[in-house]
Amino acid sequence: MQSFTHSLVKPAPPPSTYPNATTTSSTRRHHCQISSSRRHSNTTLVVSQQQPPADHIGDLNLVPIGDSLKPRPKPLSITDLAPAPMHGSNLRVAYQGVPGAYSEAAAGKAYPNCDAIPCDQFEVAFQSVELWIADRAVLPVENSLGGSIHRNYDLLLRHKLHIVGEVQLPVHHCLLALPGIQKEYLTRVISHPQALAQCEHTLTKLGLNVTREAVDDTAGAAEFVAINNLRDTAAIASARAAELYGLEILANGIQDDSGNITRFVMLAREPIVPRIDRPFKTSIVFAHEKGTSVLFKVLSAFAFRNISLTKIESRPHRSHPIRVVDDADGGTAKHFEYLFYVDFEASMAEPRAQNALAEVQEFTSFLRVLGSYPMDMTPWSPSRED
Ligand SMILES: O=C(O)C(=O)C[C@]1(C(=O)O)C=C[C@@H](O)C=C1
Repeated sequence: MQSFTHSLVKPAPPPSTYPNATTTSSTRRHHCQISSSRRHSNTTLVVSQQQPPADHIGDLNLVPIGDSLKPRPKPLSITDLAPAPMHGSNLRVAYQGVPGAYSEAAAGKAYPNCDAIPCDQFEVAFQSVELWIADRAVLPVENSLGGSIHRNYDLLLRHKLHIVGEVQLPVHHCLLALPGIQKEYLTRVISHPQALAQCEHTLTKLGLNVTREAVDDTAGAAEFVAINNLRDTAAIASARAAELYGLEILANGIQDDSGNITRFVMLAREPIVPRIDRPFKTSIVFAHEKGTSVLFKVLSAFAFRNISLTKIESRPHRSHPIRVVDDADGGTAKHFEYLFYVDFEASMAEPRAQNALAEVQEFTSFLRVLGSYPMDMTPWSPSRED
């Protein structure tokens, strides 16, 4: 996309925080100003956005969009991951995307007074917690329409962070364009691949003659349209992104299902102590070496103890992707090997969960508990805008 530079500025304004998430107003609840603070040295890493070079601006037929495009902090990238700052008073929560992304809203729901830190990749969000730049990372893992976000399952395994909570966020998509643009002018719609998938049928029903292109995050798509003054391109993103980047909402609630929900997990360096005084979920990942009957045995360890599974996901076992079985007469069978991710409804403080895992361990070649954490029990409200 466009190029940015970082600058160290001193002194810096304090980052603003999320208001309490219990506010029920239908207008935007989250007004998180993001910056990565280094309070111990009195300097703040402020990431400023420069104007894009003229050749990126297109036809230079600029639409006035006022203050909404004043310089904003840029997402952290790998090169920002220097030694950790001291703790501030607010929890620092890393998310992938730019302000206005649903992941930022999820950070605000999980930690109402947090300083949300935008990161340009999921990997950077993990690393920012590992390097003490952030205290938590918030990560989308599955959506009710688009399914699992596989990359994050792989990253959960590659990194040693612990799942300490989950939030389920209703995702209400809007079609955004520069002010004054009509749907008929559009030739392209850009967004995060999950958002494009979640709006697939509605986009067709709207009768738009557009190509669909994937970018890193929904709010980043809105920012890209605004910064580059793209008159032929719309973005799928939140109403908050429209507000932040000075875009107009051409269509509201364009997700294919009004109950569209994304589940996010919160990650920390240390696990939380599991409890039994409220509903808990536990996430595990395992591998086995002896074919599909083992999977049946593993799952029955939960069934016999009346433990419900809420999710099962398989991913390629990257270190042993293929198991070769030679049969002298019939040739060579090549079976794919998998890692299985399972979420179950029990706390690791419960003996039935401990016993189930002890049994699972007998059948598996690898087992890791990713976390045991409180379930998101917020009431179901599919029509709410976020
Ligand atoms: O792009 C964003 O706004 C995100 O927060 C990412 C993401 C995702 O990865 O699924 C989160 C929620 C929505 O399902 C669409 C996109």
